[in-house]
Amino acid sequence: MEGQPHAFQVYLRLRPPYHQSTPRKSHSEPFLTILPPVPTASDQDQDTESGTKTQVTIHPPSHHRSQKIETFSFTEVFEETCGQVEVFGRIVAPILDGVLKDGRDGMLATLGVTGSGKTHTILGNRQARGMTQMALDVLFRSLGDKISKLSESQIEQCNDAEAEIMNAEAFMTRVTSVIEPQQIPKPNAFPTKPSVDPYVVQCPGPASTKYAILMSIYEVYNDRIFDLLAPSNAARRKALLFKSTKTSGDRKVVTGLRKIMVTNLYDALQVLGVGQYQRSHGETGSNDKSSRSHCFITLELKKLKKSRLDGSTKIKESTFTIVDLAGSERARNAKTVGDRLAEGGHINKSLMFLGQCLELSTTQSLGHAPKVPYRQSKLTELLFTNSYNPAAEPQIAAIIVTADPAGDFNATSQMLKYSALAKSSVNPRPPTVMSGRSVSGSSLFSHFSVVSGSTEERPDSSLSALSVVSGGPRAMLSQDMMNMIVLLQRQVREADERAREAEKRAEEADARCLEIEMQVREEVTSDMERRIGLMERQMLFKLQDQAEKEEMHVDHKLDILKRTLMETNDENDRARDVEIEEYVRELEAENNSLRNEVQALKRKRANGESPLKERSLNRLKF
Ligand SMILES: Nc1ncnc2c1ncn2[C@@H]1O[C@H](COP(=O)(O)OP(=O)(O)OP(=O)(O)O)[C@@H](O)[C@H]1O
Repeated sequence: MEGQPHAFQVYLRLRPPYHQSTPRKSHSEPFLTILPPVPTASDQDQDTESGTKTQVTIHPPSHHRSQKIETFSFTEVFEETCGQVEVFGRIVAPILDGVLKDGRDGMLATLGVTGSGKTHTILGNRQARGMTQMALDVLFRSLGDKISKLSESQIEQCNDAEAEIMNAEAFMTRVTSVIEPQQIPKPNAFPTKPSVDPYVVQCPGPASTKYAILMSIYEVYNDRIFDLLAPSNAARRKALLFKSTKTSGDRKVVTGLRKIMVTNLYDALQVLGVGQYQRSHGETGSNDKSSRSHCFITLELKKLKKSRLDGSTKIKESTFTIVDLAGSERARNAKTVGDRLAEGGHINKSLMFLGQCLELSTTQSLGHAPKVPYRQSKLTELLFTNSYNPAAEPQIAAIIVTADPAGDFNATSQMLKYSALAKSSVNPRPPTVMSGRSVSGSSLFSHFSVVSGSTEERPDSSLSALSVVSGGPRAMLSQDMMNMIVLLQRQVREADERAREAEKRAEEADARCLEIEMQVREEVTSDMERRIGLMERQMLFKLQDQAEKEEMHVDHKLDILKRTLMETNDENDRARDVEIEEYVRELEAENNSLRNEVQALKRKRANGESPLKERSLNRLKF
C-alpha cells in the first residue's frame, strides 16, 4: 500500500441498489467488493472474525481496457445495508462530542459521483432523517435549557463578518413574504422521531453557562458564493465576499451572511427547509434531483460564560460545518446541455482541484510534498481554510465518500483513487497450469506470463513445477522443448513489454481525454458567457433605442399639446377681447346718452323749468 493517512477521517458508504420504481439511469454489474476485516490478535485467539471493514477492491468490467484490480483503504467502510442512524453514530456523534464538550471546530462533508447518495446522507428523505437533522436534534437535546439568545451587545461582540443576525421568527416572516410558505419543506417532512434512543452529549460547565446557536446556509455555485437564507430573484442574486476581516487575521471568512438565531429544533428545521428550497437543483441524465452546487450548512455555537469576578460575559465559539458537495459527472452520462453543462463543468473543475488537494494533503503529511494548492477554487479555499484548516488544531473533520457499487466504473474508481487513505493494485494472474500430461503452447504461454520479467534466456525455476505437473523429470525434456520454452519466454516478455507500453499510452490518452473534456467544458462555458454578454449588450442597445424613441414620441406629443393649448388660449383671448370691446362700446354709448340727458336737464334748469317735476310727469305717462 502506498500513502499515509489524510488529515481527514475518510469513510466509504455504499448505496443500496436502485429500486425498481426508481431505475438506475445507467446499468452495470457491481464491480466493488468489500474485503473482510483484517483480523486482530484477539480475533485470531478466539478464532472469530469481527472488527471494522476498511478495504474495498474494484474489478473492472470485462470490456474495460485495464483489468487491474485495485484495493482502497478507508477509515471505515459502510455496507449498502447500513442505515442513517448507524452512520450518524459512528461518524457524526464523535464530531459533535468534540464541538460541544471541547469547543473544537468540526466538519463533515460528503463526496461522490452524482447519484451516489451524498444529499441522502446529509439531508435524508421522508423515511429517514439525514445527518443534519440528527445533528440538530442532538444539539438541542444536549443543550436543553442552556440555550439562549444573544443580546445586542453580544451580537456586536462576536459579529465580525458583517453578518445580518436575526431571530428565527423574524426570519420566517421575512422569507414568507418572498417565498410561498407551502413551497418550503416542512420540518415534519422528515420523521419526527429518530429510530434509536437519541444520543445526548453531556455538556460541562455551571448552569449559568448558556449557549446561542447561529445557523447559516450558503452555496458555491459556478465558483461564486451565494446566501441561501436571503431569498431573492435569481437574476438579482448577489455573490458574497470571501475575505479576511479585522479579527480573522489571515483566515478568510464569508462576509455578509444572514445568520439565524435558533432556539429549538422546529425553528432550525424550518431554516434548513428554506436553505433546501433555495439550493440550485436540476434534473440530469444521472439524477432526477441533482445538486448543482456545493452546499455549506454552518452551525455556530456561542458559549456564553459569565465571569464571577465582574459579571462580564466571555464568548467562546465553535463551529460545525456540514458540506454536501455536488457530484462529479460525465457529460455523456448526465446528458447535460446549456446551463446544466456549464454547471457540470464548474462542478468537475472544483472537484478536480479538491482531488488534487486531498492527494497532496496525504503526501504533505509525509513532509515531502508542495503546499496544498487550495487557492485554485472557492470550494477548496473554503474547505481548507475556512471550514477545515488542517494547520489550525484543534479541529475534527470527516469525509463520507459515497459510492454506487454498480454505478459508473470510471467515475467511481477515479473518486476512490483520490479520496482513499491508501491504495494498491495488482495485475490479475492469468489461469495457471493445473494438471495434465500434455502442456499446450497456449497454456505454457499463459503460465510464463506470470513469471515474466526475468532477463535470463533460460527456462526459469518454475519449470521444475512444470516438469512435475507434466509427469516427468526435468532431464526428460528434449532440447527442442527447452528451446521452444526459451522462445516462448522471450515472446512473453516482449508481449508483456508491449502490454505495459499500451497501458501507459492508454493512461496518457485517458488523462488527455480528461484534459480535453475540461477544455471543452471551459470553452463551452466561456462561449456561453460570451454569448450571454453579447445578448445582454444587444438587449441593452435595443432598450436604449426604444427608450430614446419613446422619449422623442413623448416630446413630440408634449409639443402638440403645448401648441394646442396656446392656440386655444389665443382664441379665448380674442373672443374675450371682442366681448370687452362690445361692452366698452355699450358703456360708452350709455355714458354719452347720460351725458346728453344731464346737459338737457342743466339747460332746462337754466331756463327756470323744474326738471324733477317734468321727470315725474314723464314717469306718470308710462
Ligand atoms: N443509502 C441510501 N439509501 C436509500 N436511498 C438512497 C441512498 N443513497 C441514495 N439514495 C437515493 O438515491 C437517489 C440519489 O441520491 P442523492 O440525490 O443523495 O445523490 P447525490 O449523490 O446527492 O447526487 P447529486 O450529486 O447528483 O446531487 C435519491 O433518491 C436517494 O434517496
